[in-house]
Amino acid sequence: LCQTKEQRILDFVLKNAVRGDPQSVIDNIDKYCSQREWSMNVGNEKGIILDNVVKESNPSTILELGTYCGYSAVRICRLLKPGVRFFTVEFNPAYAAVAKQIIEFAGLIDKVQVLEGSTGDIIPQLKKKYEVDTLDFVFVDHWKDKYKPDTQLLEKCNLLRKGSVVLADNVIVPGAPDFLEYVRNCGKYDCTNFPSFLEYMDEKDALEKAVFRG
Ligand SMILES: Cc1cc(C(=O)N2CCN(C)CC2)sc1-c1cc(O)c2nc[nH]c(=O)c2c1
Ligand SMILES: [Mg+2]
Repeated sequence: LCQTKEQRILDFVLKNAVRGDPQSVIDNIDKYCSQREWSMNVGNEKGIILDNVVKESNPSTILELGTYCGYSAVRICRLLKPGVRFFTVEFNPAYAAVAKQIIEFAGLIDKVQVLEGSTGDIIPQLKKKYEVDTLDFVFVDHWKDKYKPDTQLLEKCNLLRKGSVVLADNVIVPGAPDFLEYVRNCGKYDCTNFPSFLEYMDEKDALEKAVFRG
């Protein structure tokens, strides 16, 4: 009955991972996607870099653009202290449905709010509707053409403060050249590139960290 790849990933996690154990959820998604069906989770190589950037930022309010199956939501939230708030935006309702179940199985649903809709609509609602002051950490992993406009929207909505970390996946593959050019040259960010590999492949990819100067 699992008609979609995302449902098959969920099924594999429910069968093989340990309820309430985020690491086993991460390990089983990686196992399925490296052995059976490739899918666009950030993966373990880039995931370790993500872990390290999250640990050093020690964020309290986090926004993720692009939930997909919830792999990076589980990856990030497993590192967070109690009481932090994690918002993740997913445009595709089928992906959001799978992600909620995977996040719940990992035991992290109390920290996470999965917001269904487009980032262009949801970002302007974060202050008033979701009582966000500013964001400590933003993981950008939705659609390459939205990276730059959504970063500019975060600025416009005053959601970034001095030291806010914007970490973007896939700046090589599929690539976000206009985003890279913007954050590296607009004068508002201190940027660092982290070379790595495309999830489950030998192809080169990278993460870009852009720290808002305020
Ligand atoms: C869909 C896709 C295909 C890729 C590729 O080069 N491939 C060659 C090799 N074959 C096997 C796999 C596919 S890379 C990629 C991708 C990867 C992410 O991490 C993404 N993150 C967020 N949003 C995206 O749209 C997103 C797309
Ligand atoms: Mg990605």
